[in-house]
Amino acid sequence: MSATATSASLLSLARRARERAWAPYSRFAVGAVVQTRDGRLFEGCNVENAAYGLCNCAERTALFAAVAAGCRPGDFAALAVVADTPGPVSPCGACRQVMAELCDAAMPVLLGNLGETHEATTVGALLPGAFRLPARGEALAGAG
Ligand SMILES: O=c1ccn([C@H]2C[C@H](O)[C@@H](CO)O2)c(=O)[nH]1
Ligand SMILES: [Zn+2]
Repeated sequence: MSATATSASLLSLARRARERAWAPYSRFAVGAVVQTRDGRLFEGCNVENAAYGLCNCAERTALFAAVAAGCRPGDFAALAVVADTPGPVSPCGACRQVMAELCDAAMPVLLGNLGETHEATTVGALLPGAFRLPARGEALAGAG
């Protein structure tokens, strides 16, 4: 399958996942799909709550579903996200940090909307200088 066909199908799966969003507070529905290197697909939508701080974005729903199914860093190949935005949707900082932990910096991220518009970027471009814990020995030395 060509790269273009893969991108188009990931964006269309993300649009389908978006229809399952639970977003009664913001009324802003988002859909995502993450593809693993071995070809599995995990879809996600945003899930809101009356306690607003508990709202979970579509991107994290998809990535957490994959982790819950046993996926680990190194297993992910691509992520697509869509929302009803004029241009490509822009993932929030929390999702960028989660992507940075679970996905390779070079992993493609497709950002789309409900139309033809989309942009291809990477996890590393979305969050340069992502926070990471120091190696265990360094953390212990720093704690003195
Ligand atoms: O990239 C994004 C941006 C926002 N949201 C969700 C969070 C919240 O439910 C709603 C409004 O911010 O959209 C996502 O799922 N992904
Ligand atoms: Zn987010």
